[in-house]
Amino acid sequence: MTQQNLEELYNLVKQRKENPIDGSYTDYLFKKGLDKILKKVGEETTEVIVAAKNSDPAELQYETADLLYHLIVLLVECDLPFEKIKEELGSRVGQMSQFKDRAPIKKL
Ligand SMILES: N=c1c2ncn([C@@H]3O[C@H](COP(=O)(O)OP(=O)(O)OP(=O)(O)O)[C@@H](O)[C@H]3O)c2ncn1[C@@H]1O[C@H](COP(=O)(O)O)[C@@H](O)[C@H]1O
Repeated sequence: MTQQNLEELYNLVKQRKENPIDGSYTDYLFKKGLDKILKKVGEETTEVIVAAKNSDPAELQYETADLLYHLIVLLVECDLPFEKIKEELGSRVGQMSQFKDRAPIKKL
């Protein structure tokens, strides 16, 4: 089974922006512009949430792939290099999360 690497997908999407191919869905999104891409990210996010809520692993897998693809289109549209996301995640490796319980609400 072919597996797609997210950085390779980013590079492919970037190529589509630089060298548009007529009839490509990616090209269609770039032509429509930022508002359309943002709407798709919102729509796919909602679909991931519903898939998780329905405890449907196949739907969650499918919708997560859709969301990641549209997020990558957004990063390319915003000219944010994939390297920056890797750097951000990398800066967190080995760090202990800062998490504190909120103080309980007290009766006045
Ligand atoms: N990973 C994806 C990918 N995931 C989802 N999609 C498209 O995202 C769309 C999501 O479907 P929807 O039903 O939500 O949207 P729609 O009704 O088709 O269209 P709108 O709602 O946006 O008008 C579908 O058309 C899918 O084909 C993708 N399109 C492309 N890719 C990758 O991008 C590469 C380049 O693709 P081209 O777009 O053909 O250049 C491909 O080889 C793939 O690797």
